[in-house]
This record gives sequence, structure tokens and C-alpha cells, in this order.
Amino acid sequence: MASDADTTARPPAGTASGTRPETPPDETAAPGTEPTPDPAPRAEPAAPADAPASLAALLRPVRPLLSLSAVLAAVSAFAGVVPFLCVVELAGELLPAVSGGEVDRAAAWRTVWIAVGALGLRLLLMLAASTVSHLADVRLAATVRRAVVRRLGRVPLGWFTERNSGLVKKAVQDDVGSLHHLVAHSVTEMTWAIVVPATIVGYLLLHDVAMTVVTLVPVLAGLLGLKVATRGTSERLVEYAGSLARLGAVTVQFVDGIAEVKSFGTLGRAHGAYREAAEDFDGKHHAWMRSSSAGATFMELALSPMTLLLTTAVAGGALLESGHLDGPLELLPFVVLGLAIPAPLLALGFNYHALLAARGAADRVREVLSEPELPSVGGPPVTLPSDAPVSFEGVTFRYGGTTALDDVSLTLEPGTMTALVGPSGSGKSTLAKLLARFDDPVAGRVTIAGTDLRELPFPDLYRHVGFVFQDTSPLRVSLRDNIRLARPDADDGEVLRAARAARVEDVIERLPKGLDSIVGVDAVLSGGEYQRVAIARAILADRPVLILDEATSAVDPDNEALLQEALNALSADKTLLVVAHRLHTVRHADSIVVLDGGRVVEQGTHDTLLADGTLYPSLWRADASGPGTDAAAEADERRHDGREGHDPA
Ligand SMILES: Nc1ncnc2c1ncn2[C@@H]1O[C@H](COP(=O)(O)OP(=O)(O)OP(=O)(O)O)[C@@H](O)[C@H]1O
Repeated sequence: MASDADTTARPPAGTASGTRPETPPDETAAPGTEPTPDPAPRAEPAAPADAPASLAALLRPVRPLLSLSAVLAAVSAFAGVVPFLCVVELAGELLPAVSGGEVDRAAAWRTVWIAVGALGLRLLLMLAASTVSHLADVRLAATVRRAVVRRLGRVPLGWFTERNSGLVKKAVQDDVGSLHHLVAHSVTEMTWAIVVPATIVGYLLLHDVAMTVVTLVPVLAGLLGLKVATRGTSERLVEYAGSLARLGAVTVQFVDGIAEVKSFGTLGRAHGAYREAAEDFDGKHHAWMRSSSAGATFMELALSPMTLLLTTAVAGGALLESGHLDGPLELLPFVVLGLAIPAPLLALGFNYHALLAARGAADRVREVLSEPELPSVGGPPVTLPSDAPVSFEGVTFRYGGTTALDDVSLTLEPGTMTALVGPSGSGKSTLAKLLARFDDPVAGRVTIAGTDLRELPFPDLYRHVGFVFQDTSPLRVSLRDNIRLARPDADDGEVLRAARAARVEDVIERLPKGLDSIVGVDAVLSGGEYQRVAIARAILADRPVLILDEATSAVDPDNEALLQEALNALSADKTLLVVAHRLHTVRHADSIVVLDGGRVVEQGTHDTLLADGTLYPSLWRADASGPGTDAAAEADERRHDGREGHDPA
């Protein structure tokens, strides 16, 4: 391994230029590997063929269950009308008693028992329909969540920006939950809303067409009210949801930043943003309520029992008087059955918003499921030599219209440490993430042992390349499972050895449940402690190539020292790519690559760059006056000593 003295004498481990490497690709390939072809053109992430194109396609896995639920609901709806018919029949059978005549008791009891039986059947079938639709709901939720998680495993890791992570959280948690109404309730509700009125109208038409038409007048008026009440609901729902989301975001920002807001005296302004969002939400809510309340009130009034009774009584009386109807008994089916029509229609009306919300949720779930994924190859496992060089060859990368990397070429020699430095936004993290294949370059390629990462199955790539990023989030599983994430078969001895090397063993010993402590529940770890857990994970994984994203801010000296000791244990013998935010931590690197505006502008060792560079000396001077410099420099000394002690050569 290079020391300060000899790094100036030998060529730096990384060879970088603003153009393609001058060495042909096969010269950098590990022995035994094939010469590499010209950089492959970028294969655009493709929209997956199995993405559901429509709502019907999304519901396809549970279609048989939904059909069964609809059939059960239809029969239950029909059975639900039977008791009403029995009441009408019973009235006819009991009528002779009014005029002192003989009542056919057996027939009357039969009608009663038919009504009771139909009622019981209705309840049973309703229960069955609802159970089947809820089963479909549970199955669909599980299928969709599995599909979303599978898709998330294949989309470029660079896709997980803050916005997209919000979309995922909403799709997996909220939207899959919102599908509940669509699957578990709307099929049965819609079936009832069609079958009950259709059965009743059919029965009434057999009795008298004119009275049927009269009975339907309030029902049609109610439907008109429903139409008015739900006019423009889709657009309003989108506005309402947007306003609610803004209010949620401002509330979270307000609460998250409360310390800064208070200490910098901007409480009034921050509170103003919250008030504006709340007023906007209030305004939208009121406007929506105002526009829909007239129609909804009209619908409720038209479908109320009072209106229905009044209509049949007045119109029936007139038809009786005109001689169209023979007697008051002929009015009975219309009075009794007319009352049964509105209930399923009202249920549909009341749940219309939930139905629309569920459709919106289904669209968002489909959006996540249609997310293009990074092309991946299958085939037999590829074992890369552990001492293989890593090359960036003419790599260009863009985020939309922003060019983050522009024709970067760079080689990491095996067993060396290469540091990426440069001003903020110069492309350091982007370059490091391309090596972990968070995304693919738009031009050029990244290779290990001469093999394009796009030609490596993902499992083989991640068996070779490990990373510790500063913003790793704890997984809500036991500390044991957090550490052995990459090697689930590791025993406790191995886990503890990694924990000891990563200087996190003390933390585990302090916890009553030790390795069984669930992170976030039994163990609340500091940022530095969790970073050391992530390092223990990387030590156990033992990948030959390691990407380290250093902490951006100075941490306290004790933690810094522990962190550096942990990194020393991790980085010995590895091919290291370090994204350095503080230059002192990497001044002993075998090669320091200076990026600016997405291009490599300087490269060398600390000493050569200080002597010959332009940007590096100014970055160094700025860094030297920064906070935490002494601790960082001391830490770098320790890391340098640690790597020296583990020189693979
Ligand atoms: N997800 C993203 N979407 C759009 N642009 C991005 C995204 N991530 C980074 N960029 C842009 O790409 C460029 C390079 O960013 P990158 O994070 O790689 O720089 P960096 O040198 O690591 O910065 P820092 O030192 O501040 O972390 C910047 O212009 C940045 O604004």
C-alpha cells in the first residue's frame, strides 16, 4: 500500500481524465477475463410488460372472488325483496278478517314463514357476499403490496427521491388501504343498487304500469339530486386531496423545523405558511360542501319515506277516484315496495366519494407498478475476482435536463483508496452511486474486471460491491438482523465479531435484550451508533469493493474516533471509493479525484495536488479553516495507519 512518500513516485491508483482512458479496455481487465466491447449504448429503463394497464387489469387476480361476491349479493338482494312481497301477500290474505270473513290461517302462516326464511337467507347471503369480497380485498392488498415491493426492487435506486418515496409510502400504505372500499364494498353495494330496484319495478309493473311510473317519480328525482350533488366531484376530489396533502406537508415541515423556526425567530412567517395552507384547505372544503349540499339535500328529501308515501297516497287516491284502480288494496304493493327502493340507492350515493377516492388510489398504485425498471440480466452466477479493477469509462449522467456527470473516466486499482472531492453539487455522490448501480449512465459504462455492470446479475454485483452511505435509515428489525442483512445465515459469534470490529459491541451490551433489541423499539440509536451498525453490516458482508459516503458535518470527537476505527476495520484490503466532504479525512488516499461541474478537473495525491493543482489547494484551504479539522485529521492518521497495517501487498 502506498505511503505518503511513495504515492508521489508511482502513478496514482486512479487514472482519470476528462476523456476516455487511453489504455484499451482489455488492459485494465483482470487476468482471465474477456476483452470488453465498446461502451454499450444506454438501454432505457423499460416500462414493465406486466404493469396493469387499467383498473380491470389491476383487479384481475381477484376477479373470480368478485364475481362470486356479486352473484351472492344479487341473490341476497332478491331474497331481501321477498319479505316485502310477503307483506303485500299477507295483507291480501288477512283482508277477509276486516269484513268478518274466514282467514286462511295456514296460507297466512306459510307467507310469514317464507318471509322469515327469505330474511334469514338474505342475512346469510349478505354475510357470505361480504366475507368473499373482504377476502378478495385482503388478497388484492397482499398481491398489490407484493407487486409494488417487487417493482421497487427493480426500479433504479436513484428513483427513490423524496417525492417518489412519498408516492411509494402513499401507494403502499394509504392507497392500497383505499382500494378496500372499491373491492370490499362497492361490488356488493352496486349489485344491491341494481337488483333491488329492478326486482321491485318488475313486480310493480305486473300490478299496474301507471302506479309504477308514479312510484318512480321521487326515485328519479332523487337520482337527479345525486347527479347534481356529485357534479365535478372527480376534479374537486383532486383539488381537495392536493390541498390536504399541502396542509400535511406544511404541518410536518413546521413541526420538523420547529427548533430552527423558534431559534431564528421566524415563527410568525412559518406559522403564516401553515395558516395559508389551512385556510386554502378550509376554503376548498367549504366550496365543495356548498356545491354539493343542495343536490344531496334534494336527493334525501326526494327519497325520504314521507315523500314516497305522500306521492303514492295522492296519486293512488286520484287513480282510485278515477276508477283506474279497483280498491285500496291495489295501492298496497306500491306503498310497501316503494319504500324499499331508496335504501340501496342512498347507500351508493353516500359512498360515491369513497368509490372515487378508491379509483384515484388504484390509478396511483398502477403508476408505481408501471414504473420503468433497470434492465437486468439473469443467467448463471458470475464470480468476479476479488482483486479486479473498477473502471468508469466516459461516463455521462443526467437527472432530467441536469448533467451531473460529463464524460468521466477513472480507474480504481484493486486494494487502493480513491477519494472523490469537489464543491457541493460537483457529482461526487452521483459517481459513487453509479458504481452501486443505483442507475445506469446515459453514455459510457462502469465496469468491474472489464464487465459492464449492466451485464452483471444484481445479486452478483452486490456480492462484490458494498456501500455505507451516511444517510442509511435503520431497519425496524432486531440488531442481529440489521447486522446480518447481507448474510442471514451468519451465527451470533460472527455477528458479534463484526459488531466488535465496528465499535458497536458496547452499545449492544448496554441493551437489556442485546442483539434481540428491535431498532426503534427496544433500542433508540444515535446517528453515529447506527452508522456503526451499518459498518458492522458491511464488515460481515465483506465485499471486495466498498463505497463510503462520509458524514458531511463534523461529529463529536469521541464518535468521530469510534467511527474512524470502525471504518479502518472495514476498509482494510478493500478497493475503496470514498465520497469525501472533508478533505482532512482523505489526505492519505492513494488517489484524490477532484470533480467540478460533473467533470474530473484534477487528480493525484494530496501532495502532488497541493503542489500542482488549482481547485484542490483552494478546497484544502477552505477545509483547513472548517470546524472539526483537528479531529478529522487525527482520524485520517488513524485510518492511514490502519490501512498501512493491512496492506494486501
Ligand atoms: N435526484 C436528483 N434529481 C435531480 N438532480 C439531482 C438529483 N441528485 C443530484 N442532482 C443534481 O446533480 C448534481 C450532482 O449532485 P451530487 O449529489 O452528485 O453532487 P455532490 O458533489 O455529491 O454534492 P454534495 O457534496 O453537496 O453532496 C447537482 O447539480 C445536483 O443538484
